[in-house]
Amino acid sequence: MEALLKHLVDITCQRDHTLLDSSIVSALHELVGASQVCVHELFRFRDELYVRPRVGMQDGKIVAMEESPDNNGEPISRYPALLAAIKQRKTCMEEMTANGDRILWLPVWLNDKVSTCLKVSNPTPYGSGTLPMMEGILSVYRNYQNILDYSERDSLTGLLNRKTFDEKFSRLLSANTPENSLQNQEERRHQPAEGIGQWLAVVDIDHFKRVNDQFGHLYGDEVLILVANLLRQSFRAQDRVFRFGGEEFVVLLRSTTLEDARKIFERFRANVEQHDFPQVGRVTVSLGFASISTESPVVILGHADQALYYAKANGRNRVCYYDELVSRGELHSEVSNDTVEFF
Ligand SMILES: Nc1nc2c(ncn2[C@@H]2O[C@H](COP(=O)(O)OP(=O)(O)OP(=O)(O)O)[C@@H](O)[C@H]2O)c(=O)[nH]1
Repeated sequence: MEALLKHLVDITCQRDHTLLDSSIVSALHELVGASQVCVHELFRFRDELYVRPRVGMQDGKIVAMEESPDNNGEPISRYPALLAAIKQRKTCMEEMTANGDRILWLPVWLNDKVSTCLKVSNPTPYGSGTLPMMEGILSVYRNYQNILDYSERDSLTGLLNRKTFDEKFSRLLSANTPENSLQNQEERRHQPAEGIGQWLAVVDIDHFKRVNDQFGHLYGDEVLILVANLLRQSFRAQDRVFRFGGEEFVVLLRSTTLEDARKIFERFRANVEQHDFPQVGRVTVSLGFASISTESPVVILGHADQALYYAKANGRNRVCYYDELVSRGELHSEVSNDTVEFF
């Protein structure tokens, strides 16, 4: 009882999704005696449901996998027991592996939707009171996750908000240091993938004030929601999309070459241009992007922002890359005063 209360206090004092996930892994590992516990994220990508680990256990330690650049997820069809649980709207599905391990899949349902699932592995059967206890702990976890979601997301578009960007970007930068990067650990074992990098883009809707002035704020809001949807559809699950404020969005693009980053951003720009916005008609966006280097967040954001302002000043509805503008002499490599306002 004392241990259970300690874990419940631990779960409900977290202020961040990763720490919340770590606390549920720790609770189930210790209270149930599970040999492995992993929190999985379920997400839709191009009309297919995918699964990827978010926080799990390695060598007895709890580790966050979310920021690992190669954690792209797998189609849910690779997990038949989990798929069956979701199709049957179950909160628990047991599976026996070939080596006799018991796996419990525990989807976390919220308003008929499931975006998180726990996988609990154990070689021995559970006692009669264990499953109800797990379900009780999961209910507390689900309610708390809901509260955290509310504080991390923008209420209009549902995208991650500016506060979350500040936290996630700092974490991504520290995960990118040579000693911490999972990708670099991999690269030490294999040959590094040539030219692979991380990219930050700032996206701004062109002449958005005119949309509000001409059609009213309700239509302006609808344009923001539709652009947010196009952003969600245009990037992969391991990329991150934020509403930065007003009609400005930020994208973190993971593990791709400069050439591909340019193509992906260009494809998004074209998706917006080709989209038919009800009543409003045609809307375009400008995008500036920069490489996520070892520089500080202020400097990286400043680079992307300078490229965005160049795009705005030179025709709009275009994608501009900071380093290229600098090498062509169109921009100077210094942090503008505008940039400093970001933090
Ligand atoms: N409807 C709506 N409008 C918003 C929201 N947040 C900011 N805006 C409006 O967005 C507009 C931004 O206008 P500007 O910064 O002048 O930029 P712009 O008209 O997009 O022009 P360029 O960026 O230079 O292409 C302002 O009219 C804001 O009132 C919002 O949540 N909803």
